[in-house]
Amino acid sequence: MRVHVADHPLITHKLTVLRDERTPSPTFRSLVGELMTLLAYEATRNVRVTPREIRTPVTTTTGVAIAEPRPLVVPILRAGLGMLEGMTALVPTAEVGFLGMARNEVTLEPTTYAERLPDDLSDRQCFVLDPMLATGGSLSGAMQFLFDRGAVDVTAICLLGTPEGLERVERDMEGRDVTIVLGALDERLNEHGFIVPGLGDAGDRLYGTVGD
Ligand SMILES: O=P(O)(O)OC[C@H]1O[C@H](OP(=O)(O)OP(=O)(O)O)[C@H](O)[C@@H]1O
Ligand SMILES: O=c1cc[nH]c(=O)[nH]1
Ligand SMILES: [Mg+2]
Repeated sequence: MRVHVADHPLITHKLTVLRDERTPSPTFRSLVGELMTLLAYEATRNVRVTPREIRTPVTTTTGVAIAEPRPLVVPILRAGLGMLEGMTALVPTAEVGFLGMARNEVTLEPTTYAERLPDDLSDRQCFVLDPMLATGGSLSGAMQFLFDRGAVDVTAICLLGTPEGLERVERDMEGRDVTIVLGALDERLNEHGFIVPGLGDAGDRLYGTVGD
């Protein structure tokens, strides 16, 4: 498993505003979009491309086009939805599938309550979007879902992660081609399964509603 933790002052600055409990939902939403575009740039470094011949006004040359089958972007509802626009702005030809997952806040186990994905993901590059990698249960479950349908490699883009969550995903996804791109690696999980220092409940802060 490859892990890339962003190291850029703009990302850290935007994350700082996001973490601030006084930041209201509209600002939170637009910051998530901006952060996503910056992280997507890193996460798509290995997106598959094919050569493409074109004619410029001066000559002919060979460039690249995003390869078929097109990448599949999968936001994990709810909170991952806030990251979708930032990703599709960068890869407009990507297809989008949806997974709805909710973590039981007592057992910390995720359940899948919605799924809208192609049945066959053979040979697909998949990008999972979820702002929070806490225990890692939700991300592991989402990745397993995609590999079960034939995905070849899965890249997750998360704003915040924990050492505990990374360990869990690494253990669960052993032998799989997995990359995780994080905006920041936080200190730890607290006794309620929340990321410390974190930003609280990402879904609630994005949408201003209670998710459970
Ligand atoms: O790593 P884990 O311990 O599994 O926790 C992370 C999950 O928790 C949050 O979603 P939540 O279940 O709160 O759903 P929501 O997006 O609807 O708020 C978050 O968006 C992740 O999906
Ligand atoms: O800190 C956390 C952990 C899980 N889900 C969140 O939204 N925040
Ligand atoms: Mg939530």
